[in-house]
Amino acid sequence: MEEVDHLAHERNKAQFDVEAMKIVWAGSRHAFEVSDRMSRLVASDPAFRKDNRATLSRKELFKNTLRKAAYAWKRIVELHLSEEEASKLRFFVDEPAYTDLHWGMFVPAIKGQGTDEQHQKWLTLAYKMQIIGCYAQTELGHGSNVQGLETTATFDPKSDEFIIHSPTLTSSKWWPGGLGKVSTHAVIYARLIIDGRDHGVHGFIVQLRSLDDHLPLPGITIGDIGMKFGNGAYNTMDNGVLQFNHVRIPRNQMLMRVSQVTREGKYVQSDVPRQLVYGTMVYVRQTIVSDASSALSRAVCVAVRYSAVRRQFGSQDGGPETQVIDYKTQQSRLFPLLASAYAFRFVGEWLKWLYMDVTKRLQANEFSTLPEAHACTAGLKSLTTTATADGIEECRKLCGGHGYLCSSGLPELFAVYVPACTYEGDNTVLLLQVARFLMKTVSQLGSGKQLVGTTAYMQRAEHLMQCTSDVRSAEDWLKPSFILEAFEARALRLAVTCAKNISKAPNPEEGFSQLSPDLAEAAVAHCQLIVVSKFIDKIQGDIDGMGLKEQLQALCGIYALSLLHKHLGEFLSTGCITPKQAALANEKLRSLYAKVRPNAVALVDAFNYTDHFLGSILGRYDGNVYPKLYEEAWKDPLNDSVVPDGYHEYVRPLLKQQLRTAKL
Ligand SMILES: CCC/C=C/C(=O)SCCNC(=O)CCNC(=O)[C@H](O)C(C)(C)COP(=O)([O-])OP(=O)([O-])OC[C@H]1O[C@@H](n2cnc3c(N)ncnc32)[C@H](O)[C@@H]1OP(=O)([O-])[O-]
Ligand SMILES: Cc1cc2nc3c(=O)[nH]c(=O)nc-3n(C[C@H](O)[C@H](O)[C@H](O)COP(=O)(O)OP(=O)(O)OC[C@H]3O[C@@H](n4cnc5c(N)ncnc54)[C@H](O)[C@@H]3O)c2cc1C
Repeated sequence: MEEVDHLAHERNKAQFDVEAMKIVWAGSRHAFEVSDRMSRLVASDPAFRKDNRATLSRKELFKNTLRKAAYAWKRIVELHLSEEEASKLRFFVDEPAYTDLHWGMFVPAIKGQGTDEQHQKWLTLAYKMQIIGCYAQTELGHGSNVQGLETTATFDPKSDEFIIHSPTLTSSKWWPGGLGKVSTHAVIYARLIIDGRDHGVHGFIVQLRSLDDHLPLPGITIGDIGMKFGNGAYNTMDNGVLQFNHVRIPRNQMLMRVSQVTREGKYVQSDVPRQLVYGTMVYVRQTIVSDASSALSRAVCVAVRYSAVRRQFGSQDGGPETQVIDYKTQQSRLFPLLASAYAFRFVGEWLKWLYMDVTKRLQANEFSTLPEAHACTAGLKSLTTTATADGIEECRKLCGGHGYLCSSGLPELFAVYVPACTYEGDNTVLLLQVARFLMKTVSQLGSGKQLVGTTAYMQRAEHLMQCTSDVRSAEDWLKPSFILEAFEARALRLAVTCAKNISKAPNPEEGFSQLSPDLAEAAVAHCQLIVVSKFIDKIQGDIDGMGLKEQLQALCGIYALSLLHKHLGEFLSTGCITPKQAALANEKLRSLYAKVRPNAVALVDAFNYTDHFLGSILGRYDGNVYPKLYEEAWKDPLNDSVVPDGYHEYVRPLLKQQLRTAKL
């Protein structure tokens, strides 16, 4: 039977080259080709089916994940996939699994903090999956405060070993993914104790389970921490608990790139900064920013397509009702999210570059850009995950009642995504890290120190502290220089106000603590400026393809001006813009929504998501929503029988009783 494209009329309206936009979204033709090939490979293989996750019990769900992960590895080996291809394949399998932590944290922790010898031994095993590892930092009592971890690694000079121990209940490792049921090894973070002296938190490679029968090694207690938020969702992951009872490991299993312990028990600090112990978190936070654009774009793709299919009210002379995407309120909620998905994609690309740049410099023992890399990864991780989690939930509401069905794909996406606001650093804790960096930078203003990177704008403090915007027409708000000046002035003024208020406190720490809500807002303003400026940089670079620049300019305008509208209080109270200019920004925003409207479906098609990956009936490429929703409902296990299990025990007696009462 010929397939009908119910969204064809929308696709025909597009004013740009969708195929060219797919390349821009992917980052390069090569990245597009890899991604396209891997997504089709997964979508066409029934072994990667995922539509039944919400109805499986935890045990069935988990076993199914183990099967998929093993099968994915088999395919990776059979097809000789490169690291890039393998990682894309896992991405499209779209199921949190122990492999995420093995490849995403265990391997990077050894790479970043291990010596060449340690690489040789451990990475060789890990690359072949002859050992499976996780990243065990967080404890029951402490997650955010890494310095507060309690697990100890005491050096025993007699045996040349460390003794790993959990001295208290609160020192139990708690949360690490892959730990609960699968990992054979872990990178453990513990306090290094030598001769009674505490040298702070360091990383150690510890074997947890036997490679023969998978039983925990002597002295190790280990298990899963239990069901998490949402059916299916993140419950495919075995987040675990782990206690050590004086477990011995050889000295050479301490990760020794940053500091070493000699055979004699001497602690030696290399000339690399101690903060490199936190390096894996910097790496992962950077990847989380790109992941945010993937998760948000996925939700937006569903909401845009469905908003074009769904009709409510407005029928004229018995004609069709209005597509809900044509309601201005729908556009004002949906299009800023569409724009954010693109914005996060481009800032993610830039952050990847920044991370690679800092890594190269570190290898050459050049550490000056590390604080900025930390501030950018922490701040952008916080900003993009908060916006994405909120955005997925907004997309669910944008789909009305049907968005609440698991078959819309949105409830599961939200449940899987929302812990990103907590893991790899609670989002507020991370904003306060950015705020510390900003306060340091503000304190250097006027000292003659050249400010570079994302704080370079502060160099123009004299101008930015007193300028008022020159915007005179709605059209002016499309000029990058006006947008940038407004965002720079707002960010700087918020930061400087915080610094002034801190200086009035009895001491800086007390001031920082009192001002922390304002500091978090200043950090958000700085991070939003980074996203806006990287979007502008992207558009000003080489972009080929019919109509692409116009669409991206419109989206960039929507991203910036919708933020301006949302945070209007800050822009007005800091005096960066006037109420009249705010009204002009709103006028421009409305016209940008109208510009994006005919292109909306094509702009989400450019994400190139298969129906398998989207996992949403509402977001189907062909827009054939109603027959498929109807069909799907009948597949629910509750519909296996006409009369439900439990009727005879619990419903019939009630009805009979009512019959008796009625007779009376
Ligand atoms: C798929 C999901 C998997 C999930 C996995 C996980 O969740 S894994 C678990 C994830 N867990 C978390 O994410 C836990 C979150 N918590 C943390 O990361 C830390 O405890 C902290 C950063 C909050 C505080 O750190 P602290 O107590 O050391 O105190 P402090 O603030 O005074 O900083 C001292 C100095 O270090 C600097 N600096 C700090 N971090 C970095 C860095 N990464 N790089 C470079 N530098 C960094 C900082 O700027 C400061 O520099 P200054 O001013 O002296 O020049
Ligand atoms: C799904 C999931 C997977 C995870 N995977 C791993 C893993 O693989 N490995 C691993 O080691 N860990 C993992 N974690 C743990 C995770 O990294 C921590 O939960 C996270 O760092 C937050 O720490 P916390 O739980 O201690 O939060 P808390 O610090 O207890 O936060 C509670 C509240 O206190 C606030 N707060 C805390 N400190 C401050 C402060 N200084 N100023 C102001 N407010 C503050 C926070 O904002 C938050 O509102 C995972 C967590 C989850 C949810």
